Amino acid sequence: MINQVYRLVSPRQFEVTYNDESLQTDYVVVRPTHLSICAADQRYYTGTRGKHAMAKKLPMALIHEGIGKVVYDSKGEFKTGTKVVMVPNTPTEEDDIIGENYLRSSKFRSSGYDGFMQDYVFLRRDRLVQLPEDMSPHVAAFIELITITMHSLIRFEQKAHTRRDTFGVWGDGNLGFISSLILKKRYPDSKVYLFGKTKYKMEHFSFIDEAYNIDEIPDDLQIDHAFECAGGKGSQDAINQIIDYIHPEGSIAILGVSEYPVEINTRMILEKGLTVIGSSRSGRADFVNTVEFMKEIPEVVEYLELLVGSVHEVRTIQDIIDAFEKDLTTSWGKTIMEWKI
Ligand SMILES: NC(=O)C1=CN([C@@H]2O[C@H](COP(=O)(O)OP(=O)(O)OC[C@H]3O[C@@H](n4cnc5c(N)ncnc54)[C@H](OP(=O)(O)O)[C@@H]3O)[C@@H](O)[C@H]2O)C=CC1
Ligand SMILES: O=C(CO)[C@H](O)[C@H](O)COP(=O)(O)O
Ligand SMILES: [Zn+2]
Repeated sequence: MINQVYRLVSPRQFEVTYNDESLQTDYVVVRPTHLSICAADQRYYTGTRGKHAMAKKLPMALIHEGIGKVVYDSKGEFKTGTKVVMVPNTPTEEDDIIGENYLRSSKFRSSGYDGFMQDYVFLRRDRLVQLPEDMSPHVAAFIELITITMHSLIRFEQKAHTRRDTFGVWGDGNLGFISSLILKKRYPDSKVYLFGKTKYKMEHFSFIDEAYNIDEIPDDLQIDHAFECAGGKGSQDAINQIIDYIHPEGSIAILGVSEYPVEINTRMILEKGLTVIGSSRSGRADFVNTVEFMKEIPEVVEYLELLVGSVHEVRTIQDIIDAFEKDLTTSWGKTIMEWKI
């Protein structure tokens, strides 16, 4: 069959390509229904990802956050119409120590490999996780971003010391919201403090213990561990502020992606004996855990509804451009595309 793939060919320019795909394979065919734009997609769309990466990775279909419905499974394991979340990472080997999302051989969609902006996505059967029928599709569309926090928490739990009285989350955007929400749900007896820049954004975080503007943090405040969810230019200030306010021997989970190397206060990392945990992307197990977590605590899904920023019906390439442009001018929440192209 011929599949239409909507690829970014240069900043702000998409083109359709036609791929001939066979149905006589073990792949499960999924029709995407709801896609969500990640900051990483925006770096490609706007061309801020850096010349080298743009030249190496384009043309490429964007989007690695999305859900869909199964339209064909040659083995019949997935019934037609089953709602699924798609796992963007595709490992090509197994390793006893290194996680699938850290293996350099893995293929990650919308980072060098075609993402979900296609009429149909052909996925290995272990790259799908079934969703409950009644889960909000607008929230489910960004499950991949929720798996990022779940994955970083698992790494944190393996590596950090066990005093968890106070957590600090830096970043008053999407990932900061998800991380502070999940921290509060997983550690209800711990204090979760948010450190952000904008009052109206911080007002969305009703479930946390305290929100601080990064320019007005009390001198005597201390935290046991921190999650950096700022990214970009802000990650340097955020990481250095964390180093200032964290107790000795605390752990800092770094999640924010920066296009340029950032300067951090290594002297104090040494003096305080801090553990810095880098965390990127996620794997199948994180998707399974995240879907289970959302099923067990429906209140989490209700809070996450607050992150649905704008919803766009996409029927044409111009609609895709409109959604990406709108996302750039929206200061709060995720941009969801109802995929009807
Ligand atoms: N590790 C991973 O696998 C993943 C990483 N990411 C990355 O995480 C980062 C955040 O993504 P997302 O939440 O969607 O982006 P957002 O833009 O929604 O959130 C970032 C927030 O941090 C705020 N901020 C900037 N500087 C600081 C600071 N010094 N202290 C506290 N807050 C600050 C920003 O404010 P303002 O806008 O006003 O500057 C913004 O509100 C991005 O770099 C993204 O690429 C995303 C997905 C997966
Ligand atoms: O968003 C992400 C995962 O959800 C990652 O940050 C993203 O995959 C990084 O990739 P790239 O190198 O292409 O920016
Ligand atoms: Zn992403």
